Amino acid sequence: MPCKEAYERDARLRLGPELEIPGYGCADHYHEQDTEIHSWENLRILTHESKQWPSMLIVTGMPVRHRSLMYNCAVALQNGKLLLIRPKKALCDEDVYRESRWFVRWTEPFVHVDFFINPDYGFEQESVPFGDGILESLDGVKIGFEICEELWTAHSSHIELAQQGVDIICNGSGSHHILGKSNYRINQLILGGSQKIGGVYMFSNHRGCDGDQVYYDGASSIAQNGDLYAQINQFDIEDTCVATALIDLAQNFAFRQNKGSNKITASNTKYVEPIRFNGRITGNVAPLSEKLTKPIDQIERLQLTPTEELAQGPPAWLWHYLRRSKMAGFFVPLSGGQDSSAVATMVRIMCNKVCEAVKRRRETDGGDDPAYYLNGVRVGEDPAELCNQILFTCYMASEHSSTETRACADGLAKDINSNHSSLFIDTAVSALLGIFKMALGFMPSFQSSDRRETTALENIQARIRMVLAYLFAQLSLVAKGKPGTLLVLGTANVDESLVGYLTKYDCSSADINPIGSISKHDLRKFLRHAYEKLGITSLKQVIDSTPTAELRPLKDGKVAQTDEEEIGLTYDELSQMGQLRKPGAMGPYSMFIRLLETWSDKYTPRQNAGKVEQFFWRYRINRHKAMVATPAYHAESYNPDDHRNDHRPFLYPDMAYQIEKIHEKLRQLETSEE
Ligand SMILES: Nc1ncnc2c1ncn2[C@@H]1O[C@H](COP(=O)(O)OP(=O)(O)OC[C@H]2O[C@@H]([n+]3cccc(C(=O)O)c3)[C@H](O)[C@@H]2O)[C@@H](O)[C@H]1O
Ligand SMILES: Nc1ncnc2c1ncn2[C@@H]1O[C@H](COP(=O)(O)OP(=O)(O)OP(=O)(O)O)[C@@H](O)[C@H]1O
Ligand SMILES: NC(=O)CC[C@H](N)C(=O)O
Repeated sequence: MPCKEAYERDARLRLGPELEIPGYGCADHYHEQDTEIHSWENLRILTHESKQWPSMLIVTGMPVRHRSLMYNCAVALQNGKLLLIRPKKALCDEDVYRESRWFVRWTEPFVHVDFFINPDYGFEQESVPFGDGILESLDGVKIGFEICEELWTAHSSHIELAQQGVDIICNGSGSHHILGKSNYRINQLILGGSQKIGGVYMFSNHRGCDGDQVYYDGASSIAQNGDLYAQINQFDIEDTCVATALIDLAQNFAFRQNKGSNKITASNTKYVEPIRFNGRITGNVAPLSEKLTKPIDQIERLQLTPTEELAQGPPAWLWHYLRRSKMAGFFVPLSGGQDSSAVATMVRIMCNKVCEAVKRRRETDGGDDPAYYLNGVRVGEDPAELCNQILFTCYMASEHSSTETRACADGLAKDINSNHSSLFIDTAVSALLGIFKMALGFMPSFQSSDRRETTALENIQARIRMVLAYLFAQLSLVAKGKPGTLLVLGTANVDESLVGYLTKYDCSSADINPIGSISKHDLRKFLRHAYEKLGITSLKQVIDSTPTAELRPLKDGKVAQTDEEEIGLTYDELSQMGQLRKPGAMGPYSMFIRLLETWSDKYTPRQNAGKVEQFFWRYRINRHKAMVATPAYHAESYNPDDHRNDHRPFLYPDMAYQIEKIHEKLRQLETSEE
């Protein structure tokens, strides 16, 4: 908690993120009293320490129990004293959020009560105001609170706060990364909101991987009257970062004075008596020589496109996860296809990011950060060297592999400087089939017309690769006489997980997966970005290749199997249908109706019906695979991951009723056409 750094920069108000003390991602640990007790213990330490920074108001966050109900609270304190505990008024339950599972919301606007602090925690005061309230300093600066989701709801707290003349609104957040979300958060919500109401808006967000599948993408900011004064980079790797701005509060009044309509509404609202505290926010804060912070004119500069976010978010998550797991690196089964190539490329970008951060820090303030270390060793500044140290890739050829994919894998491994090897899996496949034949006296064949035989022959190759991947992850470093083991990275993209176009427990089963919620469509954009902007030239042939599983015999030396042909849908179609299913919330019938319009220039109604049936048939029979999907970086609400995000049954006997409804509609359409 970098309070000291904020104080040394002359901050008079220091804001931290939502549930800062225990960490936002404690999840069901919020059911445990230990989380609450340890939060109070740490709050007491902070309150005691705050005497070293007497002029600074500190706002942090933790769970607090009142009337036997647990609240998610902001806590304001200064110079050894708690000033207010402000519970959250709107809980977030969308997407992967489950706040109402642990907390209740505070329902009484601008009402607060006396909260008696358990004396065992050792605070110097007996009680503290608990509830919705506004703080006011000796110099008349009003400070209000809006906790994360309260900013996102239609009836945001900042509206009433502004009507009460609040000068500074503090928003401590736990807001995770979804492609494009940060853009909306800063431009529409923070800047848009402050443009409407005037005043200073402080937004502090967590950053990094908090131990689950989401990545909190920081971007903490300070805004005033619709202008941005400070913003922390979205995907920097350091654990913490402090941003400060010296702001002229008189501009709040100037701005609001010109908003006639707001003044009339505000004058009609009942006055709320603030909670006064013995401290100042303005005054001789800074030496007179210090200049006011200037607004950042080109906000776009700090805003990334979704593709740029893809090139930053998963690599940052991978680094955070790696160093927190205390593993020594990653193993990627590299087929030379677009998915595993994207994953290997992300690891290399991660190395670039880490080495750049280490270098930048040396060249600027020479400071240090836990993020510059892996297992106690400080990382160097050469990304190629780091990549060679921590990334192991392997091309696992079978008799059905083509020279093209091998060339892609070799080329990429060379470009990114991974520790690359190649092997043949055919002897292992034959050995297993031999054991099977000995037991049952029968050998499956690719020539058979029984699909079970050909599928089994495909699956065995895919699963052997998974077994080998784990063997390599365990022993690659032993073979080199180095310590540690590797994490196996999964490479299944969201589209194939959605329709189960993968072998269960093959290389789709891994330790973690950086691309599991990303569509092939977006991955291709990412690969193009990495090729064009980062100069990984070998990606050109990967981008130009046709996705194929290469599990069936080659025909005249050429691949006889392509993903899109086998699935019966293109990856772009899959991506569109996936979006309609979720977040579009469409079942088969609604999707059919929608596609009649969307794809009217491309397919007849009958063809559209066929596409929808195909999609839901594959989804239905393979949904069980989503139950065991490798934990993946959650970057899209379209993600079918059943663990946290997409709660559905995994056994669907059929969808006969829905399909019949589609046919009924089709008959109507075709009859009316005739
Ligand atoms: N309702 C249900 N609930 C729980 N489990 C269920 C289940 N139905 C089947 N299962 C289980 O799932 C198994 C079937 O799943 P699975 O073993 O995956 O086999 P399956 O889905 O039959 O075959 C995998 C398919 O993915 C294709 N593919 C495409 C691209 C790449 C790769 C690749 O591997 O690289 C594969 C491959 O061509 C094949 O069509 C059954 O043997 C059964 O054990
Ligand atoms: N020849 C191979 N060598 C190494 N790994 C392989 C090979 N074939 C498949 N794999 C691994 O199995 C995963 C799933 O294989 P699949 O054929 O389904 O490819 P995919 O999901 O389309 O991915 P990719 O685009 O990387 O080929 C691959 O992403 C890769 O990690
Ligand atoms: N922690 C929260 O309240 C999250 C709120 C918001 N919906 C977000 O995604 O950022």
